[in-house]
Amino acid sequence: MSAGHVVGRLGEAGPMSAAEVLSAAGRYVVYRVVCSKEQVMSQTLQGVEIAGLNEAFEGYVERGERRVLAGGAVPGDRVDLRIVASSQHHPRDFAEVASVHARGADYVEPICAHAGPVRGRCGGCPGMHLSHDLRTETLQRRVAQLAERLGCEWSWHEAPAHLGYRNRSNFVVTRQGALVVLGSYAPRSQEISAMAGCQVVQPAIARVHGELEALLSALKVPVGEEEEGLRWVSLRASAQAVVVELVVRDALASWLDAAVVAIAAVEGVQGVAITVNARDTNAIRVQDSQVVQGKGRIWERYGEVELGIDPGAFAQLNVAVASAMYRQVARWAEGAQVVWDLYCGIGGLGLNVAARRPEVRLFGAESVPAAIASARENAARAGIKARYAVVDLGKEGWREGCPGEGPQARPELIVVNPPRKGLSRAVRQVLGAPQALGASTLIYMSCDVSSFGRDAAELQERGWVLRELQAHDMLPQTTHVELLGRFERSS
Ligand SMILES: C[S@@+](CC[C@H](N)C(=O)[O-])C[C@H]1O[C@@H](n2cnc3c(N)ncnc32)[C@H](O)[C@@H]1O
Repeated sequence: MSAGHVVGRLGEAGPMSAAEVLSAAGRYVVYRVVCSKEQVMSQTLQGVEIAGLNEAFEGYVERGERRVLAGGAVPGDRVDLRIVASSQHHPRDFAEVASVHARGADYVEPICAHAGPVRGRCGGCPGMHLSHDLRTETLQRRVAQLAERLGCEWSWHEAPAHLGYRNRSNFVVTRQGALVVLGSYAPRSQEISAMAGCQVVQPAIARVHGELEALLSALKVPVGEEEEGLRWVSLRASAQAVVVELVVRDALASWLDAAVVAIAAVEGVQGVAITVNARDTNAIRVQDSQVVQGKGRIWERYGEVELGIDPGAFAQLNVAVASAMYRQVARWAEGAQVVWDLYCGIGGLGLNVAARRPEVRLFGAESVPAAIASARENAARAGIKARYAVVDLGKEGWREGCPGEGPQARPELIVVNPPRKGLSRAVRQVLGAPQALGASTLIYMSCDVSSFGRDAAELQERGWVLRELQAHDMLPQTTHVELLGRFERSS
């Protein structure tokens, strides 16, 4: 990043004026900053005590009207802070920890050598330097504020394991000397951090990751922007096996055939898929993947149902926590017979509601055709009668496309699990008329506290009451919270 610019999270830090926004990528925005690099670099705060921790796990001190944020600092730390950027429209400065005099009681030395910002540059575990209590209290504070605004009770649900839980990881491919490295972008930067020995992925992924780095280095595989470069590697594990997906610039790359054969021979690898992406884009996949060796489908039990997951498909990353949430939804759903599963993906949520309940009529809608094909197969394998359709839930009139269901259909229960941005306006419009719809219960699973808050507030204004809110620690070591809300029709 060049001097005079700062990267912030959308809506949380930095100037809000659109004129100040230079570019945006995903949840991050690059802003123009007030001071020159020389001016801000000259400001060092010596021997300050960190007063608190924000939602992004940045420590902060108040300095008059301004708040100075520093990644890697923990409340109670005595540190020197070097200010590296300032926001023009918000009273915020951004600092690096220049030196540490003493650590606060909630500092924990990260067990991973790559964990940023304290030991390394990897951004995957921004809470690894925090005590478990401080990390979860910080997340819970956010949920408590949300629940207070929405006027409902809430509960916190721990993950059974804080390490080794993640069943999928995407690695950006780079070179360090002669070695091929499968790493991750450092936060707010194009720099790539190594990830060898990652502690949050399932052990099988960590092992295959190490083997692939050695293998790809020995084969002298071109990487990243190089001609015929390997851009990304995605690893997905089940309890039994790992599937490797290679994101390549060129499907006819001269190195590819030999590499695929060698990768397929790595212990524990059950299949290799490739997908081509030669575009200059942040998206990893721009087209479907093709299995070129072995089997691409992973089987994993989520709750009561075995799900087949193909390369590139969406599946919950923490099987234990997702299973607990699906089982909870099934308990809340008892008694409902006509069930809609919107944004159903490969079907896990709705199929858990219908499992062992032959009286349930399940209808699922989702925009990705391959996911719908998997959902159908998953239902058939579980012996569940379900009807699925490819439907764009972002479009007006989406109900017309729902299977076996016209505008007169009357679901008793609707379960939704939308992407991060929350329910589309078209879905909110339909759900916002519960009397006409006929549904008496709505269960909303969400990976984003902000969009859930927006949607829940709107639903509460339009005939629903949020009766229970659960927050699950789906991705320990991170800022992520997974929510489950149970709404009832108000009259
Ligand atoms: C968070 S995932 C949930 C998947 C599934 N319910 C589960 O529990 O694993 C969100 C799903 O919404 C789908 N989706 C995103 N935008 C959509 C749209 N406009 N219409 C229909 N489905 C959409 C995605 O393809 C993805 O499968």
